[in-house]
Amino acid sequence: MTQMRPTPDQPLRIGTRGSPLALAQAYETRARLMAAFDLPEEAFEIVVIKTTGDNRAMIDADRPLKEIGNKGLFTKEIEEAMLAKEIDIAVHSTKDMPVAQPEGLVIDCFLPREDVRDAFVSATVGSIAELPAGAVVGTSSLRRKAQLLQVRPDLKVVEFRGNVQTRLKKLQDGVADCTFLAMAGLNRLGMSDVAKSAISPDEMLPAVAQGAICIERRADDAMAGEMLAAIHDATTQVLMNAERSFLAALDGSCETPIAALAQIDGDQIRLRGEILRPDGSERLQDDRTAPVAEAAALGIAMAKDLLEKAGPGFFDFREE
Ligand SMILES: NCc1[nH]cc(CCC(=O)O)c1CC(=O)O
Repeated sequence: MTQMRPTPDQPLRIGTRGSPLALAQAYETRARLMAAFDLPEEAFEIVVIKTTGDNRAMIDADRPLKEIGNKGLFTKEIEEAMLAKEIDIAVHSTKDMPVAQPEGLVIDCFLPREDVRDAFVSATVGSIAELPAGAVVGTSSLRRKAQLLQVRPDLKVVEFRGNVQTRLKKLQDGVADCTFLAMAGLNRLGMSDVAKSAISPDEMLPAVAQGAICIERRADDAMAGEMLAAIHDATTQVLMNAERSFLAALDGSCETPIAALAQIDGDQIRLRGEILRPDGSERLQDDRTAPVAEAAALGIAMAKDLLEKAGPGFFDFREE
């Protein structure tokens, strides 16, 4: 079998968004591929693609993303470029990805998962418990908002969008008393010291797929498929099977507060999941274990039971 590999003349083109975190994730992917195939950096080309999400974010920085669109907003242009063969692979935060891919594209490569926890970030206090009554929290995550209001209905939540750097600047400017970021993103940016504390999943269950990088490719691109197989992490795949099937069965978009975390223990997989009313007034939780081979079925069964408990209208916004 002839092993086709990229060369400086015909590099493997890696598509990514242009934020510092997206670039860090693209560089990590490139480094893993270089190491796995003993290739020079020049055998890869990083192609930065501007997405609808990025453009709208600039035009309309204060409008909640949930009003503009949902998952897919940051990936459409990247996927179009891949189908047009302008790029070969695309590096994504799995957390931001729809569960199903467009015709002709597949996600069958996950990198080893980073820290799954949320970070508490504040200039003035050290943890959620220390926040004074009525403190202002900056977040645009419906999940984090609902989880916080569930335990601290006194808190005031303000919209906090943009990349990690933008949000930290807002915090510095005193727009909010604290914010929350994924530990994984801070670690990948070499900025973990920004976190005042990492929040236990018992206190704040992370988003589905938090901390996991996935790599998308054309389904018929054998060379990309072969190369990505060499850096794929099968354990992370199993975790994603459980969490993402849970999300899919809940029909989760960015518009619904959903959290889930799978963990493997020997040949068993434990899945914790929760759904919340957007105003945090109600939270439904589940926690169960199954054989690793049944990861996807576990997620689907949990979603079904939680939806049944929730009844219709659970995710609807209430007048405040
Ligand atoms: N929605 C934005 C987003 N998508 C992925 C990450 C962090 C990295 C990850 O969770 O893998 C972030 C920022 C954040 O939540 O702080």
